[in-house]
Amino acid sequence: MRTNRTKTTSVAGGAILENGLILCAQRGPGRTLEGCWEFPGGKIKLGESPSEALRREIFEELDCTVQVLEPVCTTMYTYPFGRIALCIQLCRLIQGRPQRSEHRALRWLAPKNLPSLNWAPADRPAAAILTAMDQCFANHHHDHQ
Ligand SMILES: Nc1nc2c([nH]c(=O)n2[C@H]2C[C@H](O)[C@@H](COP(=O)(O)OP(=O)(O)OP(=O)(O)O)O2)c(=O)[nH]1
Repeated sequence: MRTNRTKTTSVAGGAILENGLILCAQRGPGRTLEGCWEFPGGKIKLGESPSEALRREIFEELDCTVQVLEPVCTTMYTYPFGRIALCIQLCRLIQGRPQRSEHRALRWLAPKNLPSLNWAPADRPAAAILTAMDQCFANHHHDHQ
């Protein structure tokens, strides 16, 4: 298959925050970036906003519903298979619990521990920002209780 190196694929990822912890997901077998950690989500379809895409993808992949709270960052990254624009947004669960289906593993981590995982390269800036914002999430938790 011919790869098109100039096209940018837009991807939405959700940093789901609960009780001060963030949900991390490990990409499953047979997928690009197998074994790397990511924020659950997926490709944004034509006509969708990043938030709409995120709610849809998280419902499809994890069988739960999230509310999108605020953007964390957007990064551009060029992989050997193509360029992506990755939009990471902070979310919270409003219905259901994340159910693992296509991921190899799901893990809840304190923001300060995010750098301990082998993140997909495009996710590293978001993981670093979330780590730096650790103290804000402690406050955020209290706001919602
Ligand atoms: N969902 C998600 N994808 C990410 C993240 N970071 C990152 O580099 N990606 C990449 C992996 C994929 O190439 C693309 C998202 O596609 P996807 O999650 O819909 O994956 P997919 O299985 O449909 O795609 P593929 O393996 O068939 O390429 O963006 C992330 O945090 N979340």
